[in-house]
Amino acid sequence: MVEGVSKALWITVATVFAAAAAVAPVARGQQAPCYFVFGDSVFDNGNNNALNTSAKVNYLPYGIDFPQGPTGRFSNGRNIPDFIAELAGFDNYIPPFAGASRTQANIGINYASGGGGIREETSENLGERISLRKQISNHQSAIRKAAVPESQLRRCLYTISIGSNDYLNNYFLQPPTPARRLYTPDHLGGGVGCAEEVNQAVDIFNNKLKALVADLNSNLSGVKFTYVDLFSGNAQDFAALGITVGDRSCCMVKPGEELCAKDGPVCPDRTKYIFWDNVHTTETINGVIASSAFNGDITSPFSISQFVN
Ligand SMILES: CCCC(=O)Oc1ccc([N+](=O)[O-])cc1
Repeated sequence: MVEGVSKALWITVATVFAAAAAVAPVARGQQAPCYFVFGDSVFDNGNNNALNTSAKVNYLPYGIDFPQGPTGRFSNGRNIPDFIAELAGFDNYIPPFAGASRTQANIGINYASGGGGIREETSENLGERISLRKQISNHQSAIRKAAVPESQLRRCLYTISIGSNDYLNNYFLQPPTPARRLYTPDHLGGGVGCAEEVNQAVDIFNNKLKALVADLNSNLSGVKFTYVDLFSGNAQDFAALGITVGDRSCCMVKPGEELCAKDGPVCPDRTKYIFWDNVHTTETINGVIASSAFNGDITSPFSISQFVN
């Protein structure tokens, strides 16, 4: 636990963390009094299910390895916040804001939304989504209605993973005509390999974000931030874990699309794959990322474990 501190952030294009310690009674084994999650589809666990959007995955094969089946998680199984909640000793996964009880704000709520961005207009092309601004406003109303004490909120863990859509579904968006969409795959890798042009642009953002995290840590008291680098894994490390396929998705994605085809085929051994669909990772990788963030292998300057007991 970092002395006198409470928060962490996580950013993936943009992934930042702000974190916590124990205040008042916390459940046995639970290392922070509460855990709040903000972000896009990488962290979404069902908030988009009731929205009018194409960024919705409450169908198979999503959730094929999750005990409850498809829940709205953009993976075959658990997502990164699920693993963080497990590692921090929470008895249950943090539920989505959509449908969460009022009292749940005392323990944690997940506000993330597939397609969500930092900019309001991001992912207009996908339909309804919950922007970061709206997620924060949902959080403010949830904690107000539940009257969660500020002394407790100061010691919670907060994770934010957002920014990818501001590139993918905004800055780099192709004119959304059907003909132009057909050429998108060649331009951006076609779901096979990496989209170098996007990665280079995102690098600029991430480097500035790292600097911002350092700046916030130096200039804000009572809160600590850490940067989680989702892209620091390398092929050799993954191969040592038996994760050997990094250049294609596990599920079948139709040409010009990014998500798995409904009821489409999947690779037989999901544990060998990095990518579940064309933009989201498998449960196996989500677990590796969460553990590496928890133990500090991919974070700077703090590990998540330093934010919790
Ligand atoms: C890593 C990107 C985060 C995110 O929300 O990605 C999405 C990209 C595309 C779709 N979609 O096509 O519906 C949804 C989410």
